[in-house]
Amino acid sequence: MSATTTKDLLTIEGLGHVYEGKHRHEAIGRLDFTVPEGAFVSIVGPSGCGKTTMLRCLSGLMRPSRGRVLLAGEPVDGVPRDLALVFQDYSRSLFPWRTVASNIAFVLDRRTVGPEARQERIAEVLEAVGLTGAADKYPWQLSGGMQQRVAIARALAYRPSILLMDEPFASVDAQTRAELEDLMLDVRRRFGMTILFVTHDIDESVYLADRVLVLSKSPSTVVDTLEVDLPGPRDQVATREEEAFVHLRSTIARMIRDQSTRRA
Ligand SMILES: Nc1ncnc2c1ncn2[C@@H]1O[C@H](COP(=O)(O)OP(=O)(O)OP(=O)(O)O)[C@@H](O)[C@H]1O
Repeated sequence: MSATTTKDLLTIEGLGHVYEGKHRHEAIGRLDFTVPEGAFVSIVGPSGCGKTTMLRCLSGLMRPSRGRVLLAGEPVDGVPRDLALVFQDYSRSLFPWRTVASNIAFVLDRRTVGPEARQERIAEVLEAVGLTGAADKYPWQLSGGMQQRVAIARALAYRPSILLMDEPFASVDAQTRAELEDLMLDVRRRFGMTILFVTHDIDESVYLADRVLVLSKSPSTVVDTLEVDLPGPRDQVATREEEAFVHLRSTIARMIRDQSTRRA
């Protein structure tokens, strides 16, 4: 990622959000940051600091109380066509009565993707997530990790320019999580999209990203933006032993601890 040659795909300007009502709560104070095209940016912060609220605003699912979000220079007002979301809860994001192929086909626009192209696209994304052969299975016949692979395949199928992921691997076991992390690195290399990845796991945030954004406690602001300069390709064992990795991980952990213990 180079600041001189890469243009920003996402621009967040003065974003703030207050949940109104009986239990009025200012979730986001003020966020200003940009995401370069093709970057992998992780977002971490103390529990309840407004990460999901921020993703809802960035994806156009929710209108922020203040500020604006620009995707490729256009204000986000409603969910943009070339934006995909992957959530933690894969079991609720897939239709249990549809096969894997049908879950993926569902998001493809029939006007622009004809039947033949649809089959090719489904085969391509299933191969990309290591699920060739699972097209006719139902989600409930698959493990949790495999279901999350289907959710990722579905997101890839309509070729988004940006993928927003909200703690996508929080509900799977450690080994599956490591496999899914490596899958994301692979998918990113192959499809070249921009990825914004919210996680509670500091190691994961560093392992995957070019850049880690650390948020303060709620109402959140950006505490710091750390560039991740690690030799590639990343490796689950060797990368985590790198001095730069260990240093970044403790710097971020300290920042989050300081935020969590900070008085309101
Ligand atoms: N619909 C809502 N109405 C009122 N308050 C809300 C609503 N949704 C979230 N909040 C509050 O806003 C704050 C931020 O919530 P959000 O889920 O965005 O944080 P988060 O950083 O994603 O949380 P976590 O670390 O638990 O994943 C929390 O205090 C939460 O209770």
